[in-house]
Amino acid sequence: MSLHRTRLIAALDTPSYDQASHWASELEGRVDAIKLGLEFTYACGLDAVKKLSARQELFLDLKLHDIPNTVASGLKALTPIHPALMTIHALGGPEMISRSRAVLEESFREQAKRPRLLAVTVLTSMSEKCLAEVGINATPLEEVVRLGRMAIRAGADGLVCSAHELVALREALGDGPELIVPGIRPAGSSTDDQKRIMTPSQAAQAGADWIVVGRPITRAENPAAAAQAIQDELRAVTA
Ligand SMILES: O=c1ccn([C@@H]2O[C@H](COP(=O)(O)O)[C@@H](O)[C@H]2O)c(=O)[nH]1
Repeated sequence: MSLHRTRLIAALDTPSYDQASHWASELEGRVDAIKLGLEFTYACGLDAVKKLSARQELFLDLKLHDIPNTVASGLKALTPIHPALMTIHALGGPEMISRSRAVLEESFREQAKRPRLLAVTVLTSMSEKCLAEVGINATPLEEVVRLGRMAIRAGADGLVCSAHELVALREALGDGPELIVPGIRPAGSSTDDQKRIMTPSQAAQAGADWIVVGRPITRAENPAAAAQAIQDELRAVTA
């Protein structure tokens, strides 16, 4: 039994403002936050991101990855949107991460209002074979823990990882870092392009702070019911 409540983020991946807005309204009160990423932001623009997130907590998942100055300046330009959570790639290295953290701290006098900086470790769509294909000869678990240690030391508030790495990350880093987990598939749903997956209840039991669920909600016949079923599954773990 666990007292930790795992919260649910719905990934609204679509190029259509109307579609995302419809999902956001349907899911209001059923999810704990919405995630907008590359597809929505490139198609609809930052004003649309701000408008859509006016009523719900926002995870802005743009996974910035560039030289430290460019990433820090990019994050600064995004601060008027005021997301709760923002992502950069851990592979950008410690200077990129520490400068990103510094720019967020400078931009928000009240630290409680500062967006939390998340470092993406190894994408949940990557397997050990895929890591080898990009020249990384380690298991996803080894690589996530290695990148996770570096990213938290450099100033990230939390990490994006798969549910398979949660226990090892908690052992390595303690309870401090916020752990955000995509690659979630309710039992029986299509895996799509995800490789390192778990069900909502398995991820909650392993200690996820947040799970991110996209297609199993947005492609469901009834997205609100799909989100509610996931919340019920999460609540059963903490009951
Ligand atoms: O490692 C990562 C990092 C981010 N994501 C994002 O989460 C959602 C997952 O969507 P599903 O439809 O539930 O697969 C998506 O927006 C990704 O960009 C991830 O999957 N893995």
